[in-house]
Amino acid sequence: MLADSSASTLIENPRQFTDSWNHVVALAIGSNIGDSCRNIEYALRLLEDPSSHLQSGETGAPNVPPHLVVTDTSFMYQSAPMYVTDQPPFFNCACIVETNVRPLALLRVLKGIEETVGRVPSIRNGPRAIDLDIILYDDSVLDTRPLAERTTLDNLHGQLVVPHPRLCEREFVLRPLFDMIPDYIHPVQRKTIRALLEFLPLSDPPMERVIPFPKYPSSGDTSNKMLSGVPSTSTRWTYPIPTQPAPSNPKPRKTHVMATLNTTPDSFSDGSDHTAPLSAIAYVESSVAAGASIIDIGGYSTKPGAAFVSPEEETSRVVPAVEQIRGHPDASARQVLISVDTFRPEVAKAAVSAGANCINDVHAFSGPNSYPLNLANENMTQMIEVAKDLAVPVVLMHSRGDAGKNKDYREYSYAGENEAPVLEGVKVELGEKVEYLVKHGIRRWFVIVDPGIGFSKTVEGNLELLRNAGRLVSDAEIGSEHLNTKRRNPLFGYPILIGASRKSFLGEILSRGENGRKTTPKERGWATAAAVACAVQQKSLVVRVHDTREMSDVVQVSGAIWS
Ligand SMILES: Nc1ncnc2c1ncn2[C@@H]1O[C@H](COP(=O)(O)OP(=O)(O)OP(=O)(O)O)[C@@H](O)[C@H]1O
Ligand SMILES: Nc1nc2c(c(=O)[nH]1)N=C(CO)CN2
Repeated sequence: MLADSSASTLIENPRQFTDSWNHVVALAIGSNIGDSCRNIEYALRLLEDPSSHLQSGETGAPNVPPHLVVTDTSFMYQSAPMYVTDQPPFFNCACIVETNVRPLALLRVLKGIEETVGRVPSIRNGPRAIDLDIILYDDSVLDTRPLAERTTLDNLHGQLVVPHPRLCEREFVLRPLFDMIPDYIHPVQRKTIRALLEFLPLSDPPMERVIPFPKYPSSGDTSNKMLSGVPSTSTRWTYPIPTQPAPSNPKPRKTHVMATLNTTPDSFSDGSDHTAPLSAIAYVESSVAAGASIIDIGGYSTKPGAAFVSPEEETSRVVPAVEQIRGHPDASARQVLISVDTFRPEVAKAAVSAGANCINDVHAFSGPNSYPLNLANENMTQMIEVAKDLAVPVVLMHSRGDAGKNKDYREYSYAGENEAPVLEGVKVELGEKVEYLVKHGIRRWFVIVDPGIGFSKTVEGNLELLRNAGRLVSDAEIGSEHLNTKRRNPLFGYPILIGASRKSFLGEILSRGENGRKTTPKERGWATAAAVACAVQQKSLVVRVHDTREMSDVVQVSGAIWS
């Protein structure tokens, strides 16, 4: 197993490698030609079907079919080309797989996939559609080269060396590994991945994280053809790696504005303002003109006590709005990113197929009835299937069923004054879902986390979350020393979305004190501005708002102050 590297052995002839059926392997993936993010997704899908690139019997025992499961993925990175610098930037990531395929057979699988995805011979370290390397294989130390030829790295062709012989000099491999297995000890160097990464000088320009958004609908223009079911890329967002020291010449940090389009007659904040198609389109046009990066379309209000809406009704509200945007005569409106705000797999599927590029789920896939949490419920399984199949980014929000209930976080009071209990509760509870999803097929690079302002939190709880939003994803450990539950923050490093716009906790604050006044949601624009400024200061990647023109201004000025 990868986690325990105490028993490394040098295996000179990996053909004899038959000791176990369940090997744990780390693979590195890179691409800098064509639609790189699509190439990477395509390679991962081929990888999970190794039989298509293997002869029978190559698993190590007769009559045992090869199997390979991707059990973890890193974030996706953009990195400056190393070695041959005169080529486009690379997209790099890594994954952990569990497999019964032996090392040399696995190398053959990877070479076959490289060819299928479109890799053609090029100069050494030159541009490529896809590159798949075996970085670690259990704790094994493998080298197929004759002893006399192990003094150089110029003779690797057709051979296998594991751990990958250039691992320790490559930030573009160590950093993705650090996302998944920071404490793995390199079986030769006897250092953790964390230590190896710390030892490396940081690349210049620094690596950045990437969120690729796929292009839907997938029919239409020829540049947008599906590649064996894998969508092409519409847009990529990049953002700085949170824990990296600021470079000497930093790029301004961008906070994306998500415009909220409710196609519900009973939404809490804008009622039925946008149920009429013309008003919805006017809102989209003005939001795009104001600089919104993404339009979030919802067809089922999440406010406490909202009327039940059937999946068919929800779909019939959302899909026409998506289609209208995608059919808009103006290119900037037609091409804007769209997320669908739903917890239902069938609605998500219909909306993305019609043109949405992202799923925004207030229940983080676990469905409206899963508090206390039941991870392997039907909603979760189906949402994973839809999101994985469509290869879309997902906003995963913390909630506890009904937004107005379950506000007690005392079980996390062990976190004490320094780590407030609501913040700790969100890390633990949302973290559990996020970890489960990433282990069950949702790529880490697609996940945006949302603390769920206004969902099952008191006013003070919401404020605690807002003012500490950055700590939600910090590298400080979670859990209690006393209860022996200390561990890495499962939300470490994820990008954040904050949705505080017009919410009732703002109204409650405005009603306090001598000059307090009652407000309707639409009268909370200035209050929202304060929360948005805080979200920017806390380095959120996205703010979900209603008043896009005004909040874009707030984002721009707070960004200039704090980025
Ligand atoms: N751990 C390993 N993973 C992948 N290939 C390996 C490994 N060890 C040795 N090789 C050999 O390296 C050769 C070159 O691989 P490839 O064409 O991917 O090179 P590259 O991408 O230019 O360099 P690198 O693999 O260092 O990123 C392959 O023929 C393969 O047999
Ligand atoms: N940044 C970056 N540089 C590279 C990469 C890569 O994946 N990323 N791969 C190479 C050959 O495998 C050569 N150089």
